[in-house]
Amino acid sequence: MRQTNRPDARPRASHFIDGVYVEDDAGETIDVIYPATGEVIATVHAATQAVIDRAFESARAAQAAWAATPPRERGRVLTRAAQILRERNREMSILETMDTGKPLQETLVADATSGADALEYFGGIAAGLTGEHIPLGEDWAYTIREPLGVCVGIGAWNYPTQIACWKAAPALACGNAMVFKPSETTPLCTLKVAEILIEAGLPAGLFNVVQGAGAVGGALTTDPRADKVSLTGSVPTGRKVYSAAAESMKHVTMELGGKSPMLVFDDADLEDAVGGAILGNFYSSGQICTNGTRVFVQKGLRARFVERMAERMRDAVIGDPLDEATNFGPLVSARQMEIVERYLKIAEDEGARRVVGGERLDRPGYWLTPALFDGVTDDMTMAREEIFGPVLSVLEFDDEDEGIARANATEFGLSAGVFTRDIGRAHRVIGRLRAGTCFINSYNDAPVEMPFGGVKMSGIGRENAKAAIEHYSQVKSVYVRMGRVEAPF
Ligand SMILES: NC(=O)C1=CN([C@@H]2O[C@H](COP(=O)(O)OP(=O)(O)OC[C@H]3O[C@@H](n4cnc5c(N)ncnc54)[C@H](O)[C@@H]3O)[C@@H](O)[C@H]2O)C=CC1
Repeated sequence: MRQTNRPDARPRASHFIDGVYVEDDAGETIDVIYPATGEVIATVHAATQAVIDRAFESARAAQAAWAATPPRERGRVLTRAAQILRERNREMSILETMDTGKPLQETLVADATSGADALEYFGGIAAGLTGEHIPLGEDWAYTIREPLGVCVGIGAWNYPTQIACWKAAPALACGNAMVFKPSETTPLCTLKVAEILIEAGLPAGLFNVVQGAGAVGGALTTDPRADKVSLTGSVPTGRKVYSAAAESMKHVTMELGGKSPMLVFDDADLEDAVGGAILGNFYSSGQICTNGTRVFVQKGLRARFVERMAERMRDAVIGDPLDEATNFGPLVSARQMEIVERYLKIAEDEGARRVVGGERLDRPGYWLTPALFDGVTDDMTMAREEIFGPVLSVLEFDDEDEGIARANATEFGLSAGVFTRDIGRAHRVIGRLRAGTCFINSYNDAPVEMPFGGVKMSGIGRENAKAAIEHYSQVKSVYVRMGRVEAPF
């Protein structure tokens, strides 16, 4: 495979605390691996308790003054950070590609740009985050929207820049500080986000980055100096974090996994439905939480859908992720590739028909070709468990009621999509699907103006849009008596 020259990805130090890079070699060493080649491109150290202490102390110290800063000024800092992030989009995207292996073609449009959108959005609404006046006859009440304090953010490895910004932007707009731990698999980009926020004028201590795996995440979650934990990760981790946070009644946002359905009706536009399923299964090599990995196709269209999908999959350009012509990259790690390969084997053992793909490429790095399976049934493992890789399952259905019932028969509820030309059916079906983030004749759009999150095991709370404000602030109610106090004695 041809290799584009890569810049030096090594960060100045592992952590970013109180406005500066911080190192503590005593922490466990974490190698950062470029998924396209398997090479170690940087090394960071997991946070020690001393580093965690510094992060919380500086966050607590900075937060009170930030909460007292006029919201308009807080918003201005975020807007400026959005601008810088956009100006550095290419540099950030190259780093994100090296961190995750995702093709530059994707990172240029879906990572730092989405992070900038979030900073811009929450920067814009910061000044409008007010309480309300409640008339009570002669008396009245009012509410004050207050920050929570210090919020912990814990990220997954698939969208490191986006996840950091989606959490930091609403947290900071509401007057909180944040201590953020990126995934140990992708520790690089969040440090750049921290640098940019400082450059934009964010006071030191309000966005601190500490590195580490589950043990550090666990320490952050249970720390009494944290008021909230927002996790993007898998359901098993979500269970642990949610219950650990409950011990001290911390606020939580849980953005977890899914096994989302896509319903393609006979009357759908075939090209759009196939395109939606490509976006919902193969973008980011299938490593997207909202992916519509159970593609239910109505009986009359199934054969043509499978045929056309297989044809279009031949156009995947698999290669050097830093080459902008590449549109399909490697999986993020050896571990993720092994997980996906295990699911591929189970799929065949259980009788699913592999139409195309799912082959390991003979080259360094973590390469699997996108896989299409037909004849998948609801009881198969591949239709029940989140694979988090480029594996599309086609399931056949007869009518609307049956399709909806089968789509809902899962413990997850992150996303759902419907493809049909019948507008009445589109809204009717979406109304009955149990999922937090839905799509009609589209898939996987995530504009920051639209609330994002799941139901059932897929999560609690919402990111983005005005909905996120509820999860990064709390309401203080104040009753005001205008007359005398009448007491019984
Ligand atoms: N709903 C959403 O917005 C998204 C959900 N995801 C989900 O994330 C998963 C893939 O990402 P991974 O990084 O493999 O998930 P993961 O659950 O293994 O790790 C997520 C983060 O949690 C940390 N962590 C692990 N154990 C912890 C513990 N006991 N306490 C605190 N933190 C802990 C990890 O270090 C990492 O930073 C998939 O299930 C995917 O569906 C991924 C992206 C978006």
